[in-house]
Amino acid sequence: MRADLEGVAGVKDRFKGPIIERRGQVHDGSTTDQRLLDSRGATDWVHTDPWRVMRIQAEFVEGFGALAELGPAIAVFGSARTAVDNPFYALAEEVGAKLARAGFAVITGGGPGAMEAANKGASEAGGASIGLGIELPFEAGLNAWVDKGINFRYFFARKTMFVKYSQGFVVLPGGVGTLDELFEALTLVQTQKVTSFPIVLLGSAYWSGLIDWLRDTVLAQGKISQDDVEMLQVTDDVDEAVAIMVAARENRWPTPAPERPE
Ligand SMILES: C/C(=C\CNc1ncnc2c1ncn2[C@@H]1O[C@H](COP(=O)(O)O)[C@@H](O)[C@H]1O)CO
Repeated sequence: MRADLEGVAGVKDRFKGPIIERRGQVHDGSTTDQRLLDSRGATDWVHTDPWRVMRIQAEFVEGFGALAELGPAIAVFGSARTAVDNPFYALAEEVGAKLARAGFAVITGGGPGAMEAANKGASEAGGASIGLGIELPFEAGLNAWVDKGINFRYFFARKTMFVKYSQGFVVLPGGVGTLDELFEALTLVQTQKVTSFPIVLLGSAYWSGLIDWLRDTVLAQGKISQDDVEMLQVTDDVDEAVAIMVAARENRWPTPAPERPE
């Protein structure tokens, strides 16, 4: 590639990518390509914010590309610490399987515990078992039952994927991570950023304290409305949880009526 060409009136046109320099503006005889390929030296720029912006964009591009054709999906959340012999492991497995049989892809955080159980249920039932993992300092990697996984660096990019590609959330007992996911969903429904988005809490004994506090303190002191409390549907019955998701799907995409009724 030529860095300079004879331009009009015998003046040298010097090209720097899309920039042309002439006369007193010419400072450097190299091309953009040369500067890219020849550049060496300090590497600290890879840790700067503009470069991070590129990586953040890349996470969105990768996520949207990987999940665009997923079809109807439900996110299942729950504790990373739920042990294999805990009854909630079996419940998460059952919910994964039944959601898959109802035609939903199952999306989890791709980690251990309740996430692994839901992925296992979905995968063994022949459904789409998706894991949206997160890079953590003590990361264990995606669980063995994730059939399609993406590992995110950034929580906020990962959270966008859960909401964009799920039609509802099933939430099993969990800690800070699960509560964060639950309250993010509640905020998005309350502010109508998402519509027709059921949130089911599985495990009434575990969740009753939270529901009572929301009703007796938060609602009683006017910080939320009755509608907000009613966004949360609590059950111990996996079939009921799945039925709520199926009903919301039918509400969202009713079976198309025949074009010309008989
Ligand atoms: C704690 C351990 C591993 C953590 N690994 C995780 N991998 C993927 N996603 C995770 C992980 N930990 C939390 N999450 C997300 O939060 C929810 C669970 O958090 P909780 O605090 O355990 O309730 C879960 O839904 C994930 O999306 C090693 O045991």
